[in-house]
Amino acid sequence: MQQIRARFNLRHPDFVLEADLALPGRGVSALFGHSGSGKTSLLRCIAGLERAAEGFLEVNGEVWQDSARGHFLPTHKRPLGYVFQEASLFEHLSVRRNLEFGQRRVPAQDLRVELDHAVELLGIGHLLERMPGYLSGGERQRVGIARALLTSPRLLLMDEPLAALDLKRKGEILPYLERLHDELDVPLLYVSHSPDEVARLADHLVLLDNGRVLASGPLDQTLSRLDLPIAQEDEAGVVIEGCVQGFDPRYQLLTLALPGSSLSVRVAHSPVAEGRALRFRVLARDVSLSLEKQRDSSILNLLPARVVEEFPAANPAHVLVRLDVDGAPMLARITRFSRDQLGLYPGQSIWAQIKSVALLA
Ligand SMILES: Nc1ncnc2c1ncn2[C@@H]1O[C@H](COP(=O)(O)OP(=O)(O)OP(=O)(O)O)[C@@H](O)[C@H]1O
Repeated sequence: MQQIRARFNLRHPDFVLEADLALPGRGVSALFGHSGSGKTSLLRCIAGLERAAEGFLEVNGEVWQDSARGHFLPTHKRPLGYVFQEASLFEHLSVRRNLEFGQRRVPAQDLRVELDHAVELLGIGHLLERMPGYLSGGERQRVGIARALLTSPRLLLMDEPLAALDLKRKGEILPYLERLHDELDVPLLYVSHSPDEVARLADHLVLLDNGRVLASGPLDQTLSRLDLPIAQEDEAGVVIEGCVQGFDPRYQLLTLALPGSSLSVRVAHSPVAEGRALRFRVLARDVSLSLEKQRDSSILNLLPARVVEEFPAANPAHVLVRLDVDGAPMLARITRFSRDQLGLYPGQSIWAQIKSVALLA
């Protein structure tokens, strides 16, 4: 089975990491948590840079570490690519030579990624003859990622690869990361502080807190849990993968079908090819509820939903409500006053009014 099993017990003088994770063996798993929660420590354990007293790591059927059997594959023997906040390129070598250097380390029979493919995936064809000193921060990162890919890794680790970039550069590089997600068969563990990056890239979400795993599960399910601290954040909300159903040129509106549902949402956007999967994000604070379908409202998206449960919000004036929208989970943050006015109860049929849908593309 395609899976990553990672179990570590790492002790530092003032910090203990205790993690026991089963992650999907493909796609992007995001490690998310506050500063000091242990994200980098976990990544370092996986890379073998940190040797946990007790540790077990299996990547898609290959055991890289098993302390119970005294087995520990050193970092240089682990087929992984590690991308840090800032790419450390060889400054005296051109971009092309930097990339070839990554590739040379791999025995011919293990080569899985061609130079041309990596160059094309990261859009760095025009930079090949440049020296690293003449690259922007975003270009450097793309070269660093391509170099990591060219080592033909069976696992990619990225530790806040966009953290050192400004917003504009982040926006430039995210589409390339999305392409990796769509086109590469290498599982990626992605450390990030940014809910936006997680929403765009992750399939699976691991929440770390003080060295412990608070939650680990598919992105949509984990984001819609009300018992986790992320539900209390101002940016709390769900990510849904919709399928483009049509485009209305008159109103410039794109229609996206909810997964496995006859329901859809409309969003102001330029045309996108029918059938394409697109993620969108709906924040809890942008969803309000009503008993009747409001016909005299400017709100574009009114969807029939069922109340699943409610949970107190950190702000005592509010409650969080989890909804089921024909199979898709959604959150609403409403006032307790409105909750009482509506007389909400689990199982109730209700209308969700979505004030804003953010396309993540
Ligand atoms: N070699 C070490 N010796 C002692 N303590 C350490 C060591 N490495 C990390 N720590 C401590 O472990 C804790 C977790 O650090 P870690 O870097 O894993 O967190 P993080 O979630 O990645 O944080 P950030 O988001 O700020 O990078 C911190 O309190 C840190 O001080």
